[in-house]
Amino acid sequence: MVSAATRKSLLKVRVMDFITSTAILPLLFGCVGIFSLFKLLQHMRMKAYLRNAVVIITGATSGLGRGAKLVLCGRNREALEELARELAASRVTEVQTHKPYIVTFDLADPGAIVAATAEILQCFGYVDVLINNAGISYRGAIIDTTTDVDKRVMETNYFGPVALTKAILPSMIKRRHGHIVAISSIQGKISIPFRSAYAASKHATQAFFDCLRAEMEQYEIEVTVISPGYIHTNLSLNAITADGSKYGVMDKTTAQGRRPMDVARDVLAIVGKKKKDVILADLLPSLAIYLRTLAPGLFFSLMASRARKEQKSKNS
Ligand SMILES: NC(=O)C1=CN([C@@H]2O[C@H](COP(=O)(O)OP(=O)(O)OC[C@H]3O[C@@H](n4cnc5c(N)ncnc54)[C@H](OP(=O)(O)O)[C@@H]3O)[C@@H](O)[C@H]2O)C=CC1
Ligand SMILES: CCCCCCCCCCCCCCCC(=O)OCC(=O)COP(=O)(O)O
Repeated sequence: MVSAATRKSLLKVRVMDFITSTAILPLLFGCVGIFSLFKLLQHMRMKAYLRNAVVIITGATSGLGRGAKLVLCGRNREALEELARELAASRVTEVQTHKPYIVTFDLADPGAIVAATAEILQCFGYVDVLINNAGISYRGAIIDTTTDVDKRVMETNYFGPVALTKAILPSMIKRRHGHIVAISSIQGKISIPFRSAYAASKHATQAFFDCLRAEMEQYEIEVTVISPGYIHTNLSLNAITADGSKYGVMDKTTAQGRRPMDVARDVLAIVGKKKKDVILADLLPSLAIYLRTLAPGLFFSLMASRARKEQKSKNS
C-alpha cells in the first residue's frame, strides 16, 4: 500500500520532471531573457536619443536631460545660473559634458520669444527637443476674476508655448527631425472648481498639441503631451488669484505631490520612448478622467459639491 504522503511526493516529482524535461523551463528563462534584453535596449535607445541632443527647457527647475546640450529658459537669470552651477556640481556631471546655455525671456512677450529663438538657433544651429514646461497656476472664483488674470494665465501657459513652438518648428521641419513636448496637467483633461483660467489654458494646450501631432507626423516630428498630477514645486506659491495678486501659499495638495526629480525622470523616459500622450498621476485623478468621459453627469455633480464645500469653508 502507498501512503497518501508518498503519493503526493511522487506526484510532485512527476510534475517537476515534466517541467524540466519539456520546453517549459527553457521557455520561461527565454521569455525572461528576451524581456530583460528588450528593457535594456529600450534604456539604451532612450539614452542615445538624448545624447548630444539640443534640448530646450522652459521653466527650467530640475535636472532634466542627462548628456544633452541643455538650453535653460526662464525669466530669472540668477536662478538659472544657480541651477547651471548645481547641475555642474551634481552627479549629473558624470555624463553631463556640455555646459548648459542660459536664455532669459518672458513667455508673455511674443517679441522676446522670437529673439530668444533666433539666439538659440544661432548658437546651436538646430533644436532636437523643446520641452514646454514653464507655467503658472491660478486660484479664484470666475465671478471675481478679472479678464486680465484670464489673459495672463493664457499667455504664459498657452500663447507663449504656442509662439515658442511655432518659432522653433521651421528649423525642425527643415531637418525632418525634432520632438516637441508639452507639460500639461490632469487639469488639461478635467476641470475642477476655482481653477478656471488654469484648467482652460491646459485644455487649450492639450488641443493645440494634439492638432500639431497630426500635422507634424509627415515631417517625422514627435509631439508628446504629458499630464501630471500634483508635484511638490512652487506652483501654488507662485499662483495668481482673482485680482492678479500672488496666492503665496504652499497648498497641502502641492506639498504632498511627487518629487520633481522623480517626475523629471519619468518625463525623460516618456520622451525617450516617444510616447504621444501620457497621464502621470495616481489612480484617483486617472479614474476621474474616465468618470468625466463615461458618466459626465456624475462627475459634474461631484465637482458642484466640491465647489459648494470649498465656498462654504471660504465663507466661514
Ligand atoms: N506642481 C504641480 O503640481 C503641477 C505642475 N504642472 C505643470 O508643470 C509645469 C512646471 O510648473 P512647476 O515647476 O510645478 O511650477 P513652479 O512655479 O515651481 O515653476 C514654474 C516655472 O515656470 C516659469 N515661468 C512662469 N511664468 C513664466 C513666464 N511668464 N515666462 C517664462 N517662464 C515662466 C518659472 O520661471 P521664472 O519664474 O524663473 O521665470 C518657473 O521656472 C507647469 O506647466 C505646471 O502647470 C502640472 C501638473 C502639476
Ligand atoms: C470611479 C471613481 C472615480 C472617482 C472620481 C472622483 C473625483 C475625484 C476628483 C479628483 C480631482 C483630482 C484633481 C487633480 C488635479 C491635479 O492633479 O492637478 C495638477 C495640477 O496641475 C495642480 O495645479 P494646482 O494649481 O491646482 O495645484
